Amino acid sequence: MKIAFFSTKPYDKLFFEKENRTYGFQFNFYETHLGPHIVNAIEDEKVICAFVNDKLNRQVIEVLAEKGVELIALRCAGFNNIDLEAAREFGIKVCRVPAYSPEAVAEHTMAMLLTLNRKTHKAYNRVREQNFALHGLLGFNLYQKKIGVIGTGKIGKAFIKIALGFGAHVIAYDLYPDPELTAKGVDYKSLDEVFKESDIISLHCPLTPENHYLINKESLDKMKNGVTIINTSRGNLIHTNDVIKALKERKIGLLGIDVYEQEEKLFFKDLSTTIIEDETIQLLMSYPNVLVTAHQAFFTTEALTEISQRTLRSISDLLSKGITDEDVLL
Ligand SMILES: NC(=O)c1ccc[n+]([C@@H]2O[C@H](COP(=O)([O-])OP(=O)(O)OC[C@H]3O[C@@H](n4cnc5c(N)ncnc54)[C@H](O)[C@@H]3O)[C@@H](O)[C@H]2O)c1
Repeated sequence: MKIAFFSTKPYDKLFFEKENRTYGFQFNFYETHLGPHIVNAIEDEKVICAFVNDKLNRQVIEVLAEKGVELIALRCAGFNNIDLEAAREFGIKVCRVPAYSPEAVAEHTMAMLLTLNRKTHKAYNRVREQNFALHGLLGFNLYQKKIGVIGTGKIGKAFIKIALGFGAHVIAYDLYPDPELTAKGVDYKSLDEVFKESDIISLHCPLTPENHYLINKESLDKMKNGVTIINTSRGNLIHTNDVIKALKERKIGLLGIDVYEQEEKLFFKDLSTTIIEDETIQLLMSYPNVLVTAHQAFFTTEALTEISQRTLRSISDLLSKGITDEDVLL
């Protein structure tokens, strides 16, 4: 049985080939992302394995169905990049990896917060030039700061545990508050209260039509001056131009983004010899109080092992037994 992988990187091959010793599937690896430009390249593959920036819109799904594709296996948690209605209509099954080391993303979130705050990235370069001065490196304690977490599912919860370890006061907003977190001292509040009261805001909700551009001019106006915002969830939760304006006005003190609205044109690629035409990201990257990482929060050995194990297990189970469990979207 053949599986076509899109947006493939060397590390995907490494981890999936290792796990495939159990299954013996045939893999076709495509480096390009999946979209209308490449969909016709599919030949006799019954399964498509896609990642976060592959575009699985109606047009693509229709061609996949015509070519006899039976299953789309997303090797990620988020599923905002697939038209599930179209997949249902064309009878294609869809699965994903709902949880793969939420700690990986949570730990990267804290790494971004600490880097921005304690400026270890600047200190690293500075001491290499024998500059041992401290001016410009002033940070603040996380101890007793108010950290607002939006979305307290698997990743939000893992991040909250870390934040509580720092002695921060965690307030949170979720459509479904978690009593286990309330018992640990987390205060669930309205979204507006989280915006108004937080020193630091960390986004851990999925991207949905309801929360598209959650961080925009209106919500930024409600926030404290100098607020820190970290987004390791999805780029479209943030209205980038509103955020740039808020950075210029000093409304946002620190910004950390592992995800970006236009990331599919940039992230996961080595563009070091290219002129990048996206002026928005260029502007963001030029600010000293902004840290951009290229969707790497998930990138640990543990997470890649779980992703490859669960994806291949779901493919095998779905095709042989038609099982339904939490990995299955359709
Ligand atoms: N940067 C990365 O490498 C990376 C890796 C994995 C996941 N992610 C992102 O992290 C997100 C969260 O992952 P998870 O595993 O914690 O998901 P999850 O489903 O376990 O938790 C999501 C939580 O968000 C809540 N929620 C949904 N809509 C909301 C809204 N409008 N406002 C507030 N809360 C809302 C849900 O009730 C749930 O508790 C994913 O959807 C994905 O976008 C990023």
